[in-house]
Amino acid sequence: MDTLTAESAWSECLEIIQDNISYQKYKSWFEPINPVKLENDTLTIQVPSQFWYEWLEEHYYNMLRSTIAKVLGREGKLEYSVLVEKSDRMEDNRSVMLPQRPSPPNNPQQVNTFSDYHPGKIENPFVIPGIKKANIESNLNSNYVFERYIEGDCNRLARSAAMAISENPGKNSFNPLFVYGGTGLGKTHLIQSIGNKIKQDFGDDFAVMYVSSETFTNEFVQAIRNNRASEFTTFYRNIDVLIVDDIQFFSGKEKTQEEFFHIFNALHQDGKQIILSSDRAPKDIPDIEDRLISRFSWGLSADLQIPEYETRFAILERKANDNGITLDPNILEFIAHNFKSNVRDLEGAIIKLLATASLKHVDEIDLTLAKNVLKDMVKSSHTQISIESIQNYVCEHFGIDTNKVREKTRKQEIVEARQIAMFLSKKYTKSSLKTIGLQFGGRDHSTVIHAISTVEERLSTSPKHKRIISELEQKIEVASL
Ligand SMILES: Nc1ncnc2c1ncn2[C@@H]1O[C@H](COP(=O)(O)OP(=O)(O)OP(=O)(O)O)[C@@H](O)[C@H]1O
Repeated sequence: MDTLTAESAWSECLEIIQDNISYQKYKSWFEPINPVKLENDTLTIQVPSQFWYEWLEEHYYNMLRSTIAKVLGREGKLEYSVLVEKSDRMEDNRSVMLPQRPSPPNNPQQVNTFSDYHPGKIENPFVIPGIKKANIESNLNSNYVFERYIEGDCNRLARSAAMAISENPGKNSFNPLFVYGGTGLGKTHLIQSIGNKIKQDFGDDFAVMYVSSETFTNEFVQAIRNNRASEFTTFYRNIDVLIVDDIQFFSGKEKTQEEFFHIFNALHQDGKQIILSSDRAPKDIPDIEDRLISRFSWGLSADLQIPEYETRFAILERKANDNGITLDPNILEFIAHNFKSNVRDLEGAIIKLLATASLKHVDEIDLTLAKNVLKDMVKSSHTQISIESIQNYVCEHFGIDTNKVREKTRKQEIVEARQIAMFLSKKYTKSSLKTIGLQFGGRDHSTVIHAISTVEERLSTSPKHKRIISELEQKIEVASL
């Protein structure tokens, strides 16, 4: 033990850690860490940010504790040195110890300068004509809750940060949280979930307000017109958790940006929580002042990606269950394969299917009905299956490496798979015989013709072949309809 240095101890820890988590996670969360010192059985490591430290605590606490025990013995401790980027761009070293759980980060204490402030009673004087707002309204949709927000690789970071915020509003290092991503990917749902959870867990302790940037702008314009700009500012400065959706609409609106800049500063300084969303990353929003862009990046910017197949499947299953229906996995698979670009389309597909079934008094929804009902929607998001995908399906079925069908080998099982893949490529793609031949290792079109006629012949003579091909056709149809 005496011969250990900070570097060698940490490198031993890394070896253990590598064996326990995926390579990707190891690379993302552990490789960037630097060992700093080893003194009195305490290893100090430097992590790049407060967020980093919180992430390690949240996800790897137990693993780190047992790793340290293995490398440094039972008395071993891990101490973090956190390089915090603060709003004033100063660096701050902060230490936290394992195994005891640390106290929450020492962010600015929440200071409420309005001692007689009662969120529930404050009136919002900035009402767009036609919209009635008696008390301060959170404007939250009660359906947008974490319980209904399916987690996947596409949203894991943003969702974790959102959860952390709702547990400790204003006293975390994700201030502001900036969530961005394409349309229908769940930004509004996620940021409203934070508001709903805070209201559920903390009641009136926090004045939560959700507002779209468009509404904010309209209210502001109205306030200026009515000489009530300072009331407008006061109102927004009283919010404890301010959620502003679609912030990209501030683009080009200089006065609104200026007003928002001052509100942002005041809230941030008072330790109030700010949550923003946009269809793109802060730096990519055009016509927004640099000082605002830089503030948007003070906390955490997290993007939402297009959900992967498994998440799409889980979302569909959940949406069907929410409607009291359990759909056959074939149907979920069909929809998940055909609606890939965003969650709103997925949801639209399932709503249309359920609505049609209910109107037609259908007792059991089957795949044929689903294909029929959704065929127009599918057409617009129709994906042409590629020869490569067909090769993948066929090789997967035969349990062989995909490259094999593109190689020269004459092994019987590979020849058979290659011929079937050629046959299916002709049937399901618009590619010419020449193109198909080229994609199978540069064969000429007569080889493709021979493959197709061989498969056709076997189809009429061998039930086993017929079954294999029909299984493959089903897979391809589900993927390409
Ligand atoms: N991970 C998810 N789990 C469950 N439902 C989701 C998920 N992501 C999105 N949704 C649902 O998809 C629909 C669209 O989501 P939302 O309105 O939040 O998207 P958005 O990113 O704000 O879109 P836009 O930019 O167009 O406003 C909502 O009904 C939401 O509930």
